[in-house]
Amino acid sequence: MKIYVGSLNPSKLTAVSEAFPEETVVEMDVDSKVSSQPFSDEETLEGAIHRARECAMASKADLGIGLEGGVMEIDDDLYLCNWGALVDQYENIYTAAGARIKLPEEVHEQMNKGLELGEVMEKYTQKNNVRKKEGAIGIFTNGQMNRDKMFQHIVTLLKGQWEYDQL
Ligand SMILES: O=P(O)(O)OP(=O)(O)OP(=O)(O)OC[C@H]1O[C@@H](n2cnc3c(O)ncnc32)[C@H](O)[C@@H]1O
Ligand SMILES: [Mg+2]
Repeated sequence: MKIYVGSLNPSKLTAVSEAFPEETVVEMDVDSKVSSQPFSDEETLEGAIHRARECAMASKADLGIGLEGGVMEIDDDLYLCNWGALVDQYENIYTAAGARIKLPEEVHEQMNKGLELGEVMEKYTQKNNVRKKEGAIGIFTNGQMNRDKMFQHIVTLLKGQWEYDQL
């Protein structure tokens, strides 16, 4: 069995490889069919499912995984949100969400102007490719967490739910 992942982002691929150390992980450039910056739980989840479905369709004998990063508002605050989906050979869909942290008001303001989180983080930190490395979660937790580990947690939740149904 192979695991197809709907992204070329190294932090997502590392996360899947670490959660499925015994399997071959294959990257696939797929369309999330949502905006490049999802702005709600619903839209972020939908992006993850679209990615996973497209991967699963490409190879009928294998599993497809989609991981999507987004933000969502609660009252006046903006939170980081992340969703994952796994689609199996029988088109069963498993879903799981990751950690949430509140983003600084300055980030919220920039994003309300239409910037993507990835762009805001580069401006904010003066670092390149934050989204492919530690991510916003890494920056705002002082490196106690990072994007790989956060996605790995989501993938482990997906894998476990799928395994449970195989028993
Ligand atoms: O190549 P893909 O798989 O699309 O990877 P991505 O980094 O663009 O990630 P997402 O599409 O899942 O995330 C949607 C947007 O949110 C940004 N984003 C999400 N989480 C982030 C994080 O932790 N740090 C920096 N940017 C993040 C990302 O740059 C995108 O603009
Ligand atoms: Mg993207």
